[in-house]
Amino acid sequence: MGLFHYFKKAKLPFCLVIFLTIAKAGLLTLSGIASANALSAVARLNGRQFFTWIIVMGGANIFFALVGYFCQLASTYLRQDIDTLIRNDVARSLANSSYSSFHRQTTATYTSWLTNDIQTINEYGIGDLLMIIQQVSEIIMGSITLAYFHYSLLIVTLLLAVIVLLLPRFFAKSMASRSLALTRANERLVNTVTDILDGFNTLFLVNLPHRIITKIDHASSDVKKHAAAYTKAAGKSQWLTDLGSALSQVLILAQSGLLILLHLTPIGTISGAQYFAGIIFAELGGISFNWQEFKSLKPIMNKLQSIRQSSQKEDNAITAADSPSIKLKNLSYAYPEKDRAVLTNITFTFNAHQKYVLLGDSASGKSTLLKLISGLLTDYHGELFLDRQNYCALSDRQLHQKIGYVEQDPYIFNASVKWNLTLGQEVSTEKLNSIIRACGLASMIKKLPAGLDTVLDARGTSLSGGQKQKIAFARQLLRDTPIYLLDEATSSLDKETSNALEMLILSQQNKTVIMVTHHLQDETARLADQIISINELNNAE
Ligand SMILES: Nc1ncnc2c1ncn2[C@@H]1O[C@H](COP(=O)(O)OP(=O)(O)OP(=O)(O)O)[C@@H](O)[C@H]1O
Repeated sequence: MGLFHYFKKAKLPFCLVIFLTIAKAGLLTLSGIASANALSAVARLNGRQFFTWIIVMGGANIFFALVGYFCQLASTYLRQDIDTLIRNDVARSLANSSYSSFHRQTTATYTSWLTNDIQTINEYGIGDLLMIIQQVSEIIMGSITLAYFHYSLLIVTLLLAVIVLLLPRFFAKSMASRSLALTRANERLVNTVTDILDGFNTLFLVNLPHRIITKIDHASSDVKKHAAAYTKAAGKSQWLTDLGSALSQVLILAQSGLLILLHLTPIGTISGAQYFAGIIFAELGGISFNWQEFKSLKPIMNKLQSIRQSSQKEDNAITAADSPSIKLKNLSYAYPEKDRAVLTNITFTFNAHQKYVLLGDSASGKSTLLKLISGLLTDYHGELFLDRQNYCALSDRQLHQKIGYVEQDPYIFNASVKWNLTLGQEVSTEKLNSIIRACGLASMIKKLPAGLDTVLDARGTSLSGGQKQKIAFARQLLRDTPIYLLDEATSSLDKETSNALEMLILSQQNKTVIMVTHHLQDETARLADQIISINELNNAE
């Protein structure tokens, strides 16, 4: 799907811009004809005709300026509409992408797509296409007017036009590849800036904050190098077409002089031919360059659409039981960039309503197992079942209706406490308050300036690790899925609070819980139906 798809979607502003652009070209042509006719009238010493054409010319110029203003306004609306449509499509693709396809790129890369790339599309894509429409209108009207002066002028103009249009083709490939290289460099810059600024605290504490300057300088030089490479290719293309169009104008002027000397056209032709040949060849040069620039955006459009190819599965008619079991059959997993499998040949059933504690050394694969069960990682070997339903037949949405996952380091959004708890879902005040109390969040919220409506910083920088974990726990309790996966979900809390939260979940009869912990407390152990070691699972045949 190219940029034209978006022009079709923004039909109304697009048609308005085309109409105003053609009107502008018409007024410009009228002004040129009036000027040529005024010259011919003055050569014939006909004062009445001369002043009539001067008034026509003045009127055409006034309307040209007025229509130009409205055209500018309409094209701004059109550009913004198209930017919004493209952003909406990228956001939609991201929202529909699977965990692994989303994580193929960093969030900084997506930021670059949604900002830098859309700006490039706006500048080179929309801007160029609008220019091309203007140029085509002016060329068509200019050519008709040249034919009105003398048909031979049109024939020569058409021949020269073909040559001028073909010239930039020599640079088409290098412009496209360099434009893509430039957007990649912009992505690297955004990634570097995000990464180094996120690491400010670490660098500050080791007296190395100047690393920020060197890293950003390095990434900036990279962008500069690619911007220069693109401009070089674009500049060469522009130079060649400018040269072609300037020489063509000289030829047309010479031809019209010859026609006047042979008494084939009136004297005004010299001004008309100069004026219209100037417009036609300047615009032709512009068209071929703008067209190449417009085409060089194709790789960027393809890149923005690449997320779509890995969209998730549709929901199907299958429904699992209210409290399903989870079966692992010969399950193995290796991260794509690693040779050794983290999990090998695991066969195990987590029964409904049972409480499991999963233990194991650091890096033994506990989190990986939870990510597989929660459907985050999908490129595994073996089989996973929710009740009798194979995971392959279930959509992510269906899976997440049954399975809730609380991470060790949960994400806090730059939104109100309430939004962070409910994630924008409707929840009764009664339920919300009871979960806030159960998770020990009431006193923290009471101290905040606007209570539940207090806006938290992105990533929860103003919260302690424990407070973030309490919010994540409450978030999950509000979702209330039949299966809970807890990945060291209370590791930052004091013993008493951690114990209270674990009890809250483990004491619920109708919940299936798989809990990963490094600090198994006696109370938790007592409520667990089974304590499993990941090493035992891994070695099972
Ligand atoms: N996204 C990833 N890409 C590549 N390798 C990964 C990724 N995540 C984890 N690993 C690797 O997989 C192995 C298991 O990691 P995992 O996080 O599952 O261990 P864990 O048992 O949960 O560890 P811990 O108790 O320290 O949290 C580790 O060797 C780790 O380096």
